Amino acid sequence: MQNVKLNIFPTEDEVLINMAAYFIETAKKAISANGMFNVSLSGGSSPKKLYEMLASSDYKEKVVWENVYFFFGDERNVPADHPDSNFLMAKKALFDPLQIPASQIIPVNTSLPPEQAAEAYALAVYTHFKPYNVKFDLILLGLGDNSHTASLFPHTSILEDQESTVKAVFLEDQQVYRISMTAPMINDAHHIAFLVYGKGKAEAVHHVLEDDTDIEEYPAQLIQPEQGAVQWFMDEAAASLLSKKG
Ligand SMILES: O=C1O[C@H](COP(=O)(O)O)[C@@H](O)[C@H](O)[C@H]1O
Repeated sequence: MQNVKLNIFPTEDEVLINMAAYFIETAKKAISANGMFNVSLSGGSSPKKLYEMLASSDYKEKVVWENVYFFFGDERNVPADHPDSNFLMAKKALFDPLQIPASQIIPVNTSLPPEQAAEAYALAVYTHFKPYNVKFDLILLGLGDNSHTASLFPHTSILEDQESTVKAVFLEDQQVYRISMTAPMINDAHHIAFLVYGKGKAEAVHHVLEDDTDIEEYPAQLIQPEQGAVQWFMDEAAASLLSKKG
């Protein structure tokens, strides 16, 4: 893949420390340039430790949180208090400890049917950025062991979507919906960063970064902005099957 910057560290802790530093630096630059930092969070299990680190006493003074607006790259179609909710994970790890007011958090409204929730989220994003172009300062992403990112899952119709910004995705194997930003929306961000650690991710990392392009099998290959490099923060375990590490 082109336009990729690999940041590989020996341990998970070092990945998290360096990812936190990148988050803080990106936030500072955005706030000093535009007075605000618009960040889209990833879900799943990997980012929880990053959010807890950012909210910890050693880190929390490093960002002017009053100027940060939080979005979600994807959400599971469950109530906001469900254990699978990406919002709930971020709330517990980041928003509650930092006492972020609701006015700075833009969650997906999963009380709506999935297609309506996607439309409503696209509108909420547009309304926030209006009258400017929708352009996130930072989109955080994870990587599933089946090479999905956000909820761009293998062999789903969202992969071909060039028109929408947010879409409902039906996962046949799990018989559930998710709501996700599309690849064009993600690729438009100023900065994009993957956080990936653990041996269990090594095959997916190898497929996405070094295999021939096969979007249907390895959807994270869709993340290729026209400008700038995609930052990959990984530990050596996740990067262990890469032939080139620089
Ligand atoms: O389902 C999801 O999975 C990916 C990867 O999560 P991880 O727990 O394997 O790190 C995540 O990026 C996405 O936001 C989430 O909804």
